[in-house]
Amino acid sequence: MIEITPVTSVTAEVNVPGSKSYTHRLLIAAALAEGRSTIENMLESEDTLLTLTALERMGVVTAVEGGRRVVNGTGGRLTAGDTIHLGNSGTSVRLLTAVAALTDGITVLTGTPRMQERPVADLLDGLRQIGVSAVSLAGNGCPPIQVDGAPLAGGVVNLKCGVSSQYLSGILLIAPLSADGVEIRILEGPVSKPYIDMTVDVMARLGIAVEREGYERFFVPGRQAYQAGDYRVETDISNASYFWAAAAVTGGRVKVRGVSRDSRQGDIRLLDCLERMGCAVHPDGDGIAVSGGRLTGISVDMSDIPDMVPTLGVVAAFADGVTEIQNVAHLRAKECDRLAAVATELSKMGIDARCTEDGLRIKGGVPQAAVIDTYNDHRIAMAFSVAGLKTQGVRILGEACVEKSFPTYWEAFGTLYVNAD
Ligand SMILES: O=C(O)C1=C[C@@H](OP(=O)(O)O)[C@@H](O)[C@H](O)C1
Ligand SMILES: C=C(OP(=O)(O)O)C(=O)O
Repeated sequence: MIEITPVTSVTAEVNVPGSKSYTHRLLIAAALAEGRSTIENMLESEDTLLTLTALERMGVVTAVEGGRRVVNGTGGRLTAGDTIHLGNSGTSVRLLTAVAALTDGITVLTGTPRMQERPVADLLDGLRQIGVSAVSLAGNGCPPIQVDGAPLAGGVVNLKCGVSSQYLSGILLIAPLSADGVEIRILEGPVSKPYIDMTVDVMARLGIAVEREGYERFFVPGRQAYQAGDYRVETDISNASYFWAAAAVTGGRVKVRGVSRDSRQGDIRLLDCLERMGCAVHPDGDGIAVSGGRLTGISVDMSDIPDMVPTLGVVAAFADGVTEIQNVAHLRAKECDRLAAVATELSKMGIDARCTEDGLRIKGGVPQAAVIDTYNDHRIAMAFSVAGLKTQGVRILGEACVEKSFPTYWEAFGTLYVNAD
C-alpha cells in the first residue's frame, strides 16, 4: 500500500517509457520478418516481456545489443509453443493467438484467472473462417485457447469487433503470410479504432500493403514479406495521461517529453477532453505541457480511447458539474470491469459516480480520503494516484500492479514533487 502526499501546485517535466501497444506490434512484425531487426526504446514491462518470451518460445531468437532489442525474425516459420502463459495481457493473448496459427503444431495460450474471463470468441470465429483450428478449451469463448498451426491459406473473414479491436489487429498481422491474402469485413464496431491504425502503421513501416475502406473493410494481399530493419518505439501516450491529469487536478503545469499531438496513438485525444474541461494544452519544444484550470464536466464518447476512462474519471471528480462518459461498454472486459471499478472507488471518495448502460456518470465534488482498491489493474492504480495529489489521505492498494505497463511509474510520479509546493 502506498499513501499519496497532496501538493498545492505542481510544475514538472516528465519522461515516459515507450508505447506498450507499439512494442507488442513491432516485436511481432519483426519476428515475422526474415532476418535481423532492432527495436529502440522498446517498453520493458510485464506485458511486453510476455509477448517477447512467447515469440522466443515459438523459435524467434532475440538479444539486447547497445540498449536495443535485436529480433532475428524467421519469416513466419514458427515452432509450436506448447503451453504459453500470458498473464493478464489481452494484447499478447489476442495478437499471439493469431500468430500461433503460423506455427507447425499445437500451442495453448492461457493466462491468469482474470485473463480466462476475457473474451476471444469473435477472434476464434474469425480465424476459423480462414481455416485456422482455434478453440476455447473451456468452451466459454475465453482462454485457454488451443491453436493448431498450419500453412495459412487466407480467404474472407466476417469479423465482429464490438468488444475488442485486438481481434482485427491479430488477423491483420498474420494476413501477409497467407497464400491467397485475407479480406476482412467488419460486422460490429470496431471499438478502439486508433489501435487498428497503429497496427496498419506498423505493417506499413515494415513494407506491408494494406488496402482499406475506412474501418469497414480491409484487404491484405498474401505472400508479402515483412521487412527487417531498425525501428523505434515512440513514447507511450496512455501513460503520459496521468501526468497531464496531475496538472489538471492540481492547477499546475506538467510537460511530458517526447510526444507529438499528431501521434497515431488515439489516447492523445485525452488532451482535447482536458481542454474542453478548462485546461490549457501547450506544445512545448520536444513535448506537450498541460496547465490546469477551473474544471467543468463534459459529455464525451470514449469508444476509441478506452484506456483513458479511468484517467478522465478521476479528473471529472474534481470538476464542476456532471461528466458523462459514453460508448465504453467494452471496459467491462479489461484487466477488471473498469466501469464498476471507477464508479466504486470514486464513490468511496464521496463522489456521486455511477455506471450507466454503456459508460459512467460522474458528478464532480470534493473527493475525500479513501483506501483505493486497484483490482490488480495498473490503470486504476495510476489514475487514482492522481486524486491523491489533491486529496489528503488517498492510499493505493497493490501498487505493484503498475509493472504491467509502467514499472517505473512511482519513480516518475515522484518527480511531480521536485518543484511542488
Ligand atoms: O491493441 C492494443 O494495443 C490495445 C487495444 C485496446 O484494447 P481493445 O481493442 O480490446 O479495446 C486497449 O484497451 C489496450 O490497452 C491495448
Ligand atoms: C487493456 C489494456 O491492455 P490489454 O488489453 O493488453 O490487457 C490496458 O493496457 O489498459
